[in-house]
Amino acid sequence: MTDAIEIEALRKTYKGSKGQPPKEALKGIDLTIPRGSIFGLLGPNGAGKSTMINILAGLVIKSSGKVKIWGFDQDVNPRQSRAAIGVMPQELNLDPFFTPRGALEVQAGLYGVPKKDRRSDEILDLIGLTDKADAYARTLSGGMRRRLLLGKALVHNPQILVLDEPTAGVDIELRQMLWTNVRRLNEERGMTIILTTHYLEEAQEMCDEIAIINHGALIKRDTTKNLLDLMDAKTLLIEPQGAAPAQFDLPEGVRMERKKDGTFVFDYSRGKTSANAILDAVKAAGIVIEDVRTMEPDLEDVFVELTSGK
Ligand SMILES: Nc1ncnc2c1ncn2[C@@H]1O[C@H](COP(=O)(O)OP(=O)(O)OP(=O)(O)O)[C@@H](O)[C@H]1O
Repeated sequence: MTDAIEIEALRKTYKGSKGQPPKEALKGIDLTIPRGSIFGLLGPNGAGKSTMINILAGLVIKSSGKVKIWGFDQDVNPRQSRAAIGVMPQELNLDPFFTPRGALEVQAGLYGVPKKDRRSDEILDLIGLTDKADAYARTLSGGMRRRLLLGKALVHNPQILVLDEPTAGVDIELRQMLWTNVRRLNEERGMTIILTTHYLEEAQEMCDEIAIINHGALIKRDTTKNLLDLMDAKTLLIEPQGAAPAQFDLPEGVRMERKKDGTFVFDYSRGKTSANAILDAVKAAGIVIEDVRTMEPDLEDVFVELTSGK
């Protein structure tokens, strides 16, 4: 089965305006996103996330590279590739004079959905706006407007739903509602979900797989589980007093390295062994311990480490 999204050597350079130099927002990204997944695109502000999804949505023209959406090459089948994707944008760009029902109908029209195939009532129900179907958008709360944006992204029944920073500035209740809806769309309709966020927690909670981008480059792409396993990784540093043997028995799964200054560096998994077990092994080898330090990265640290200095 082909992937939902196939991106190859994707580059985008924005022209510099008012004497500014050109801005290289994407520097050759290769990425595939499997069908049926909930995929997180993680990165700090300015990393290039919006540029990437705007290219997917056909709103920004790429400088070079290849983009296939649901198997359709954007350059060869622009209409089909656009029809396969729906985007819930970051900004609340709603026409204040439309009602939710009106906004959904107009959007469906823009996507060429014939009247008989429109599902406005179903969508209004899904986003919890049936009661407000005929109220002007300007009378809707911020949360309701966000839900309407989600509804608009769904009018053409896309296979892929993209959510750009869906919970930025959103209260807990709305966040929960959004996630419930998104999970339902994924589980019941098999919709592929892509979300951008700079909250690790959010990506952790929602996504099967995560790609981390920074300064326009892909830093890491892995299953959420593997990234969390990285969190499980711990490091213990032991400085020996005097001479110490180069090799000795260690608990299973512990990796040992020796720094130039003689410090032992033990990498181990918290789930499998403990610092005490390593200390015992060190003592059993006859080593006198001068100093002990531990390092415990959480995903935030992993992220900072991966994205710093690149
Ligand atoms: N239209 C534009 N013209 C020039 N530069 C742009 C334009 N749009 C974005 N950029 C620049 O490209 C880089 C990537 O921006 P992008 O919006 O894709 O990042 P992002 O990861 O989505 O960040 P955010 O989370 O703030 O939306 C930034 O340095 C940004 O200033």
